[in-house]
Amino acid sequence: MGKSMRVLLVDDQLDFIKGLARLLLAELEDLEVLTAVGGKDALHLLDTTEVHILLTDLQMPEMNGLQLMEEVHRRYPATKVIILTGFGTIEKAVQAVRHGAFDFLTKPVASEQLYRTVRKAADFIRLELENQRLRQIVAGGDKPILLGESAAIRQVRQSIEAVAGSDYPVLIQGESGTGKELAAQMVHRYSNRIKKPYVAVNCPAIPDALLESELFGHCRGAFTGADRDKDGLFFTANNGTLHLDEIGDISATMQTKILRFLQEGEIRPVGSTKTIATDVRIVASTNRILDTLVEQGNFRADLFYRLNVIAIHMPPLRERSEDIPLLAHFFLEKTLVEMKIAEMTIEPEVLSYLCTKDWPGNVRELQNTIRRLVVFSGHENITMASVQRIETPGQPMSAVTGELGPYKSMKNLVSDKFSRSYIEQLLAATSGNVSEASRISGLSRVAIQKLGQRLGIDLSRFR
Ligand SMILES: Nc1ncnc2c1ncn2[C@@H]1O[C@H](COP(=O)(O)OP(=O)(O)OP(=O)(O)O)[C@@H](O)[C@H]1O
Repeated sequence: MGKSMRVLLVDDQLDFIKGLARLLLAELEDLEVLTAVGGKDALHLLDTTEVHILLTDLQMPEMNGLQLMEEVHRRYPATKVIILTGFGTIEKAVQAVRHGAFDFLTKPVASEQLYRTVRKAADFIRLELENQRLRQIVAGGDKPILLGESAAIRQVRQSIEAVAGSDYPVLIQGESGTGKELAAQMVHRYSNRIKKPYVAVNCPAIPDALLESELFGHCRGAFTGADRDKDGLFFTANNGTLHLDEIGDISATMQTKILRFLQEGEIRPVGSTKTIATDVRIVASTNRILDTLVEQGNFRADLFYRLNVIAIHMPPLRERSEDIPLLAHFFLEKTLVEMKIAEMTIEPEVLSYLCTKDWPGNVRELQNTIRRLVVFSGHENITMASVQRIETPGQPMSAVTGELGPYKSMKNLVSDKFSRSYIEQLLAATSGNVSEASRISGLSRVAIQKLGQRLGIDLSRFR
């Protein structure tokens, strides 16, 4: 059952609760079972011991099950109460559920029913605890954390912690949306450079002609329009970390200049004759397979070897689907904060369904899906009906659900569908050549990159 749960059984007949305790212990691992004879005894025990689930008989002398439940809810609101009731008093048990009991069981208790109900309560508590933890993370601000409990993501976290202390370059490879940017931020955060700048550059987003001056700075008069000296990002990141994102897409000239920095630790602003020593830790990342680019002659082998001193591979989401429920809850909490919605949950079937999907756009695509699900669920819980709402292609929402969502959300949904299909066709037609795609579409290279990113389209898939 995962995390250990403590259950307290309360009845006025000691033999009966002893029997129940034996049943529970025989079937459910990770369960600690305590017993109390009557309500007063139970409250006394609760004073000193945290109990997750309380199973109480309804009819007891002195303090009945309902009174006990009320008192427990008042003092320990997180404890789930299950009511045990004889056949003649089901009405009362139903009433108890209306007043906040988690569930009820009828006597004589069928063992399967008992296991199912206790398991359900334990799962529910775990979910609540998990949500609480995620809320704290979300409220904790912008600290980058690569969430996930799969062996693959744990390995990534361990590698990051192990390499963060050194000054060697780090190369992070992985498909689009797998968390490379987040991993780069973590490398910085765990390093001794934490108090110094972290600067990230999306290399292909800056036109080739400007990238050199952007990174290394320039002197006044270095080119038309350079009317004053300008520091580059290497300078800004001095003593800190410079994250070169999409390094696989930089030109041969820029590859040479970055190699020179890695070899000599110096930069030379455009138009200057002097070099400047800088202490910058490079974290490079790419969604392209760099050794293939090297084999094809499109990436300098010597730069690749320099960068590849420490390599981190970000696993695609489809290879660690066990992380999906946790990530889904995390993004749900984040979206609720963004949209100022108090409470909303995802039904277990939806989580199971999300685990079966391929996620070509990886974690970013999952995040976008959760956002859409929240929008299209109104303020209701996310169910399979919500999934159908966002997944039925080409149909107006009203035809799918008989309901209308907010105009803006509906319009965005249709517009996203169009953009996705357009960008995918464009990239397929140009074999992922962003410059060519930019020429045909009239969109800037940056706009194409950004659209792809937002819609969870992995541009490298088309190359
Ligand atoms: N393990 C994770 N835990 C929490 N959030 C994650 C995780 N992985 C990714 N994310 C989130 O998913 C989104 C995409 O991640 P990120 O930008 O780091 O991916 P990327 O690999 O750099 O993508 P690209 O190659 O397209 O730039 C971000 O909002 C990021 O915070």
